[in-house]
Amino acid sequence: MASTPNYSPASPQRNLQKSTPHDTSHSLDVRKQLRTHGLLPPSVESHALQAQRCLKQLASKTSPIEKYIYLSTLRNTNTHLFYRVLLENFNLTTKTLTPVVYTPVVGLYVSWKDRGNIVNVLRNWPKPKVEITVVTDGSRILGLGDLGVNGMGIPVGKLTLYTGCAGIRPENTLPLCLDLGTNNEAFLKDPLYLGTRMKKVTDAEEKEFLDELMVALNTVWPGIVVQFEDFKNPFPALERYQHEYSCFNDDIQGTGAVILAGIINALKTTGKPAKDQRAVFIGAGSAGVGVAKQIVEFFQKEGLTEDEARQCFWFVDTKGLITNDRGDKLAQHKVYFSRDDNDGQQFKTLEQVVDYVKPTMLLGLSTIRGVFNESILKKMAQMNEQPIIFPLSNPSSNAECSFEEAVKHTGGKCVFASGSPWPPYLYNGKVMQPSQGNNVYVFPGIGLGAILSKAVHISQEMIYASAVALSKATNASEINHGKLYPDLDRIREVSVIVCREVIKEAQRQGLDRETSMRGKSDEELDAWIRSRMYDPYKEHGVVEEKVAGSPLKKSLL
Ligand SMILES: NC(=O)C1=CN([C@@H]2O[C@H](COP(=O)(O)OP(=O)(O)OC[C@H]3O[C@@H](n4cnc5c(N)ncnc54)[C@H](O)[C@@H]3O)[C@@H](O)[C@H]2O)C=CC1
Ligand SMILES: CC(=O)C(=O)O
Ligand SMILES: [Mg+2]
Repeated sequence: MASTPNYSPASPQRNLQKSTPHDTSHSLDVRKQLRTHGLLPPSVESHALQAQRCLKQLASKTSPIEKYIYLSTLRNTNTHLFYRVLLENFNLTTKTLTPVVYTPVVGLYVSWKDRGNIVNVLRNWPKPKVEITVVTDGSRILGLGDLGVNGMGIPVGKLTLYTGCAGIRPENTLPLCLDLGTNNEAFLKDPLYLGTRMKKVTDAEEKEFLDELMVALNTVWPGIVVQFEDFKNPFPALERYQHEYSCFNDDIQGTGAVILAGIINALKTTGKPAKDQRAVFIGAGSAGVGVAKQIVEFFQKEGLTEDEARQCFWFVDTKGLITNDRGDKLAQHKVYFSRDDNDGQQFKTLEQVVDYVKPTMLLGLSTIRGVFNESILKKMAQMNEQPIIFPLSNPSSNAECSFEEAVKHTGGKCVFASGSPWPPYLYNGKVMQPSQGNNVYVFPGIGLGAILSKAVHISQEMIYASAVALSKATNASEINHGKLYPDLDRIREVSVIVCREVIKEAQRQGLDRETSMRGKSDEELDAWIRSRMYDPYKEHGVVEEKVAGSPLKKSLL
């Protein structure tokens, strides 16, 4: 059986030299060692002061592209400072930095023409040790459609968050973009498009390519964790590989887990049991179906049979309510939720479906901005004391409704979570706080759990455990403030909890190859997980000083 390389933090000295040769926080001794003495201004700065300057400089950049260039440069020239700024400002970053770092830089491209030779292309990656990769073919990037190789920003952004949220060492991550063609006509005609100018390969060709890729990845980096991201139709690959490799699909399983956690907390808020729920989904793609299947599992644990649980869901796609007798051939992944109790009636619009079903919850994973319109939201508020409204499509320009729209049109009654962040909204003299249901709450902990436990594969039970862990990680104060998820400022703490529960489930099922942690208490596991996490504060060993207006931080955990 293949073994995973040991996870051990690299020496601070190596990191000093590799990532931060010109760092104003270096002491005189370090500057002498690195021969940078004299090349830097004389003052030795604290990390806090450096971070303050960064934020000031960032604020002075007016356009997103300027902010992006500034942060990319910072990440390349002073990695540890970049991650400290990211982590210390996580709430701010959901509005400013995260959208910026969730965008392109560089990684590895593997093309259709590389088949037969993929293993050698992987060997060109300049870093020796890779523990995790995020791989996309760019065919469905967020709600923005087929971006071909311009989708590289997503693996880069997700892996940045792996480091920020779960402390996976940045040099051990591999952003991977597959160049399998694109059906984006504008790109095919654009001389500046950087991918191969050909139509997307067929499903059978994609399968052949992915089969070779999975073998190659595990040959070069045995036991590597693979996160599939933003593929147009990711169901077949997940089915093929999930029991064979340490891999998961973030859009189906990560999103499913995060939204299940939000729904568990939303049902606690409304007090309505699973058996009384009627859920209408718009968007029956990887995310929509992934989320609903995860909730079906929860409803079963709440006492419903699988069939009773499945019957709580109605799906709307581009042709209307999905039914058995609609007259079109349904894609395989839609069949499970297709209705057979519609008495021959067909419903074309979301509003007709809402009138017909009288849902308790409305979830959007459709990429259609504004489809939760005023009329629909008002109806949800008339039908429910506390309607659950989850417009989950990303980015915000594709959201089914904004927080402000949801609050205004439900008269402040909605229990709300969105995929992208919205600002708080002042309604009837009260500041209403939105929740953000984004898979960033779980994928870092799932990935770290799989790395540390050296999981043979990532089971559905491990994914489910991440959802329950996240729902429990939301504390009483957050729930009292109407939140369904923990504050993002606590994301590292949350990732530890998610990681711990993923590891415990791997242990329970005997999927852990790292067996030395079996039988340990939660506290022991948490301490072990923390000790393995990259901590930008510890890397330099420079003593922090308190700087006015900024918190003193020596270590993240
Ligand atoms: N909040 C989160 O953490 C996550 C959010 N998402 C978001 O969910 C959205 C969908 O993602 P996927 O399911 O992976 O995409 P997908 O392409 O697999 O599915 C999109 C679905 O929307 C449906 N749709 C498109 N136009 C429609 C219309 N006018 N009326 C009704 N249905 C329509 C399509 O038929 C398809 O079923 C994206 O915006 C993505 O960013 C995805 C993953 C995580
Ligand atoms: C968040 C995410 O994974 C998506 O929108 O696809
Ligand atoms: Mg995604």
